[in-house]
Amino acid sequence: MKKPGVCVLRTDGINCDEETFYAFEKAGAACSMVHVNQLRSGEEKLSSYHILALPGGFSYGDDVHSGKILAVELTSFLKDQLSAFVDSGKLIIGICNGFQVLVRTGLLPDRKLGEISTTLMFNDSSHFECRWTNLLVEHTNCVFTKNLEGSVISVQVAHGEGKFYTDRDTLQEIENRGQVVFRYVGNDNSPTVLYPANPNGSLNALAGLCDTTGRIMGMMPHPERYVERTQHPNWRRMPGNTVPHGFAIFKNAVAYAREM
Ligand SMILES: NC(=O)CC[C@H](N)C(=O)O
Repeated sequence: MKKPGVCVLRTDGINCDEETFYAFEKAGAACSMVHVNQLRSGEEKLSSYHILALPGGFSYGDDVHSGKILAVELTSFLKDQLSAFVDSGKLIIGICNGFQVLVRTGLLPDRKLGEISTTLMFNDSSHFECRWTNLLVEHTNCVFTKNLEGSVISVQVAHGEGKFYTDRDTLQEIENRGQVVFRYVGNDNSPTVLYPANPNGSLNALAGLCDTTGRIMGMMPHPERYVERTQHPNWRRMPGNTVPHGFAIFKNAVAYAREM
C-alpha cells in the first residue's frame, strides 16, 4: 500500500523539522522536507501531499510575533493552494510554532483564512518554558487523537509565547463546539490554569485545539519529542513495552490518510 505523503514545511528558523520528519516516517508515512520558497516558486505543490506538518521552532526568528511572517506567506502567496488543500479534506498539524502559524492564518479555530480570532501570546511567567507537562486528551472528533480520549499524556513544552488567549464569546464557541483537544493538567490530572502545571497561563488550560472537522489540529506541546521510549527522562524505569505518548498522534494521522 502506498505510503501517505507528508509535507514537512520549512523556512528560516524552523528547528523541529527533523524530529517531525522522523515521527511521521516511523508512523509509516513518506515525508518530504519542503521549504516555503519551493511552494511559492511552484517547484513543489501542496496538492502532492496528504498531510501538511508545520513543525516547531522560531520561524523568521519570531520577528513581529511568533509564527506571524510564515502565516502571512501562507495567507497571501499560498492562499489558493492552502484553501484547495483544506477543502480537499486533507490533514494539517501545527506543533508549537506551527500552532502559532495556524491561529495567525485563521485556519484555527474556524478555517477562515485571513480572519484571526485567537492568539498565542507571551507566557505569564515572561520567560521561555521548557519542560515536561501532562495533558488531558478531551473527547473530540479530532483525527489525531483517536482512541486517546480521556487519557493523560506526558509531552514536552518549549516556548515563550504559548498562552492561548481570545475573547470570551470566541472561547465559549470553541468550548461549545468541542474543539479543545488538549488541556494542561495538575498532579490530580484535572485541568489547571495554575503555574507550573500550566506553563503559560492559557485560558481554560487550553494546550491544543482542532477545527470543527477534526482534520486541522494545533498544539503547543511537542509530541514529536516523545515517539521513542528512550526520549522520556524516566525511560530506564519504564516497562520495555511502554508506548511513547506522542507517537499515537502521528500513527492516527497516517492511518487516516491511508483511507483518503
Ligand atoms: N518550540 C517552538 O516551536 C517555539 C515557538 C516560539 N518560537 C515560541 O518561543 O513561543
